[in-house]
Amino acid sequence: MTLLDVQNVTMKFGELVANDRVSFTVEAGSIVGLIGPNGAGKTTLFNCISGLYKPTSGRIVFDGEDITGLKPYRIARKGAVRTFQVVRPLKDMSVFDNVLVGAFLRGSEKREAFDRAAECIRLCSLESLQEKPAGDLPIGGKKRLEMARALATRPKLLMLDEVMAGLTSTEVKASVEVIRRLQQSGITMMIVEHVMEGIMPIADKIVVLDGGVKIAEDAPKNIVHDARVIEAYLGSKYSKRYRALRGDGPLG
Ligand SMILES: Nc1ncnc2c1ncn2[C@@H]1O[C@H](COP(=O)(O)OP(=O)(O)OP(=O)(O)O)[C@@H](O)[C@H]1O
Repeated sequence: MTLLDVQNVTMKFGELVANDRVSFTVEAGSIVGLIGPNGAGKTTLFNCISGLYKPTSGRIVFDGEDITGLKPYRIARKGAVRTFQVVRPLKDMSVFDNVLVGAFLRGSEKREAFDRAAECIRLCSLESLQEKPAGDLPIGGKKRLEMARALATRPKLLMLDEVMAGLTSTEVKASVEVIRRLQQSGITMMIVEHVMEGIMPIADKIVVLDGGVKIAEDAPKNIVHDARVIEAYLGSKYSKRYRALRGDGPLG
């Protein structure tokens, strides 16, 4: 079943075309990676889907409903929720309370919200950090907290914006683990990411943007062989390394 259907979305800022007739679908239960060079239009597309921007033209259908141009809070209530590149937790509040805020946003009863927060803390491997003030977390913990807060609102589609940027390779592995766990719990995800070692092993499909245009849409094992994607973004070094390491399988 298709959960998200992006149809010919164009987003212009004056003369600049940040997204140029972009179309793709996200199947329920899958993980779709959105990659491409800086300025390719990935965040703009997330902003269009989550309602921060109203696309200049095109349609976005989520869970069978046209959500094009709806306000972000209405889209979030329908179950499409995003995280931000710049993490902004409530710094003086504990990690647990930060997640609890997310759970209450969904209008849960007190008991239900506490249970939900505890479940999200567990899913995001934050148990040992839950009493700490959010501002004291290392960057990897902050990124997982951002995921837990979004998760607490019970999304159907979770859009993760660069949750692996700036992490050590151990932290990347921890995030990959968390994302796999979320998928097993039934959450569909769209992930904007520059860390290929993080996204390639877990994505069912990769969509590649370059200069606002979708230049490829395929399984990771095919994307790494795509000459256009190698030229625009991956580089031959990564592609060769990938093939040397795993042949046709994903890295990781
Ligand atoms: N609010 C805005 N007003 C004007 N131009 C914008 C705005 N937001 C984005 N842009 C422009 O749109 C283009 C796409 O930017 P966007 O941030 O979507 O790219 P990106 O693929 O997410 O890049 P990165 O990987 O660096 O985060 C860029 O040229 C950017 O300068």
